[in-house]
Amino acid sequence: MEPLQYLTGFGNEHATEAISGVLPVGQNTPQQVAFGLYAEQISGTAFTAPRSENRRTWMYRLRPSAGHPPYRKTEARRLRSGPFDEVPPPPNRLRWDPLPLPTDPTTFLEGLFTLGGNGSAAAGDGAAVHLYVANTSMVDTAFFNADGELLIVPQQGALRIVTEMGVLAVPPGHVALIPRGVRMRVELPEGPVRGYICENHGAAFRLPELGPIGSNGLANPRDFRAPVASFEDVDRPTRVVQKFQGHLWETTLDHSPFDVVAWHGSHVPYVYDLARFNTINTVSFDHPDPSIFTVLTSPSETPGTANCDFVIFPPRWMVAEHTFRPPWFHRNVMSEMMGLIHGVYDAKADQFVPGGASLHNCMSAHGPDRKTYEAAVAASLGPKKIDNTLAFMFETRHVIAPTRAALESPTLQSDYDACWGDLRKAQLPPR
Ligand SMILES: O=C(O)Cc1cc(O)ccc1O
Ligand SMILES: [Fe+2]
Repeated sequence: MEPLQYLTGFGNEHATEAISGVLPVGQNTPQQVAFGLYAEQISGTAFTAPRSENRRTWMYRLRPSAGHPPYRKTEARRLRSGPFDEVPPPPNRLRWDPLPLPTDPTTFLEGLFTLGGNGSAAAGDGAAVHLYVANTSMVDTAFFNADGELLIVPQQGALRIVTEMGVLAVPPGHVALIPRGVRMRVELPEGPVRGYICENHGAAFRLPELGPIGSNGLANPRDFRAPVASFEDVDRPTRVVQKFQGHLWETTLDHSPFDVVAWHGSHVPYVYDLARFNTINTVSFDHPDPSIFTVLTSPSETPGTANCDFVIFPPRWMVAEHTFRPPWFHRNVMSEMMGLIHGVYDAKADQFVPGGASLHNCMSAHGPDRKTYEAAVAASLGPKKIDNTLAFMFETRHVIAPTRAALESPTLQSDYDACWGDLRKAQLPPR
């Protein structure tokens, strides 16, 4: 992919212009903007949200977004939205193999498949988990999500994401965060793609507090990159598709909506290389809660209880002494949807494969599979690098209800429970 320029720093008040001198100085809406460009604000938070929460961007564009014909409802294919009540959510542990790559021409937008979710866009709460598979770039088509922001996690194949604010290169191992309402066009410069998406209806993702960790560590703000302004001066019919209250709607413009010549603000897309994550873990004993690996969090009104956390399991040294090192057996009030970008996850020796997914909902018992357990209790505990792997988890406070299609998918594994079968009973001394 071509090297792109970026602005750095999560949550910064960025400013960028593709033609110098376009950004107004000292004000947002001068009587006349340079070259007759239109000033337009996009608000990602209420006007009156506290400064620390407030996200908005001023764009200076060839035409205002308001000039469009009515939207007509269009087909959502395999995309679903809250409320997720198609089927009663089963309490069972679920695991899926990867979706096959499409054989017919399929764009990112057409290749969305909703695994499940909670809450709803209408309530401004919860999150949905989608998979995507695609083999064709979107052409003369733009998409935006009025229902929430999108955290995109490529598993196979690079994405080139054209947005109103500029272009992001997003290969596997990186994630993209596309704010609510921002138009995007997803191109596939290197062939077919597959990945995961967390659609967040709650408070926008931000970096977690660091508490006693201090002022550095985990995902550092400077490693988040926003695009520089770049625009298309294209007068060609362009479909604009939006997700609004769970449905897809489309209209046609007579021009490209990627016509923002300059912008400044904080409601901006980011790309983040997960290899930049500064992983912190025990250097003494015991396996910490996985919250130590939180990259981004969408908080709820309840302190410490996330609407959704994005957590990764990156390469790292394991040095814990006299400790069962893999993830422990547990039951969790929070619900856990996991994916694997590459390699092997340290709790699952078999059948959790890159591009696959697992779901361990509220209070469902899970943990290392039998093979992992037996190897870990027998292992000699020198320093050991867990390498060549990258798994992640979307962890949310509400149950993730699978869609009917997810439960009926041929990719759903029928024998997942068996990985915890035959765990040997503990042997008590004779009494
Ligand atoms: O269930 C899982 O595999 C995710 C997970 C990982 C970990 O290291 C500790 C707890 C946990 O839920
Ligand atoms: Fe877990």
